[in-house]
Amino acid sequence: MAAVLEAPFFSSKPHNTNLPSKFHTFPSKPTFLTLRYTHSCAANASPSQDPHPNSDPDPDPDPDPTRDRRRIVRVAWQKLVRWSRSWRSKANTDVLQRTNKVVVLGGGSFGTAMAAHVANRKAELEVKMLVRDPQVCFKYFPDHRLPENVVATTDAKSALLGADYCLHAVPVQFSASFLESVAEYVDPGLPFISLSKGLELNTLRMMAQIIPQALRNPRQPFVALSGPSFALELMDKLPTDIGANVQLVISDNSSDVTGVEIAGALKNVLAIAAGIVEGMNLGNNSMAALVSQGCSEIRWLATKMGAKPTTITGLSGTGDIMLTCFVNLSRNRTVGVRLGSGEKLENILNSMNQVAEGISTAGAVIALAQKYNVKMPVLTAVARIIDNELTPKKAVFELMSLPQGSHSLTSGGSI
Ligand SMILES: NC(=O)C1=CN([C@@H]2O[C@H](COP(=O)(O)OP(=O)(O)OC[C@H]3O[C@@H](n4cnc5c(N)ncnc54)[C@H](O)[C@@H]3O)[C@@H](O)[C@H]2O)C=CC1
Ligand SMILES: O=C(CO)COP(=O)(O)O
Repeated sequence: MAAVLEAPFFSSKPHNTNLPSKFHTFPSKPTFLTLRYTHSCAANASPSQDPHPNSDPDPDPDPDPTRDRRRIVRVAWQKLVRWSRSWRSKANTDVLQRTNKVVVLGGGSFGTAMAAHVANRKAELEVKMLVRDPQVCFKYFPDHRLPENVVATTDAKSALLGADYCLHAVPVQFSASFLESVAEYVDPGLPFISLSKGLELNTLRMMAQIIPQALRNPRQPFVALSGPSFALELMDKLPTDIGANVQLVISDNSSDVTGVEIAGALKNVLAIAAGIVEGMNLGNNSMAALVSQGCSEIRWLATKMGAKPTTITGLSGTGDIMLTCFVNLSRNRTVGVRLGSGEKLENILNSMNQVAEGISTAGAVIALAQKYNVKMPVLTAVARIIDNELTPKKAVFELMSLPQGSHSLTSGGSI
């Protein structure tokens, strides 16, 4: 019985022969594809070629064997489109029609992009951005025009007064103090839609805890909105799919806020690891092996915390992990690339005017991993590199030397 090894592998010889590669045996040919191909051939083969002699030979073989397959694909696609349209018509609500004012907390790149996004949906909508310094909040997109109905202010009372929804886009580590400073102006029934991704370093809190506790209102309505969504692409009005998570959280009583928040927070730490591999020029095989290990670690911790595995493999997990680990628009990935190329973290941070949430969240991950007794070698290595206790080179060597299939030994395993 051939053992099939799953291995992210380009069969061409790695460009750098001394690459630490986690897998040294080539995967056997995956049999399921062969089986499916044989099966579809059997449907059209003549009896003599039929590999399944006891199946009924087709009495009148179709002169065009691909026509049947094309019809099956067409019908399947039409069913999908009908389902998607019916789901959208049900999901479509008159929320936008009933909304007159939205307040955005945080004038960073994502707060700005989301303010522009909602303002573009309805010209009459009043969109107030509560920022620290109105002069700088548009610095992130100097080449873009903001809609006329977006107004930035430092006046919390006027920003929050009469708002129907609040989009929270203040970086996690600054959120508690920011919210405490404006709490007196927040209506206890104002729904908060949190866009921030991270864990509060000293308390391990997620935004679902930070917001009600900082506002001293345990019943503050809350939604976690997370998924693959670079601010720049939102400003460029490129298709961005994070809406599904809103439906997930709003419409499903058993909404998986923990899954959405943990995935969004930890993907930033994994993106730093991916950047380190890139910065060290270790190649795509190592990148794929490391990111897949990191995906497992995020799933193990999140499910131990009560999250649904399907959330972790959805938009806010796998979707955002792929985007942030593999695309150089990511601030977290960029920090990793610079760390991997030998820069010191202090110099990197001094050169940035934006946040990389994974830097603070990494420290919280270690504490969570210990609290939930989950082994997380990749994300732990990032935390130790950020604490300057481990060099990227040493970390990668240790990670790539993990016992073969170690993930299966430690899936949710104890430390
Ligand atoms: N930029 C993006 O593409 C995306 C960002 N997010 C999340 O949005 C959240 C907000 O981050 P960004 O808009 O990217 O911010 P940013 O990195 O673009 O800008 C940093 C923001 O933090 C504020 N800030 C800095 N120091 C502060 C302090 N001591 N107290 C209060 N505010 C302070 C700055 O004024 C600025 O508004 C983060 O949690 C991020 O993970 C989520 C999806 C996409
Ligand atoms: O969360 C993001 C995209 O979904 C933004 O990632 P960075 O914070 O790494 O830029």
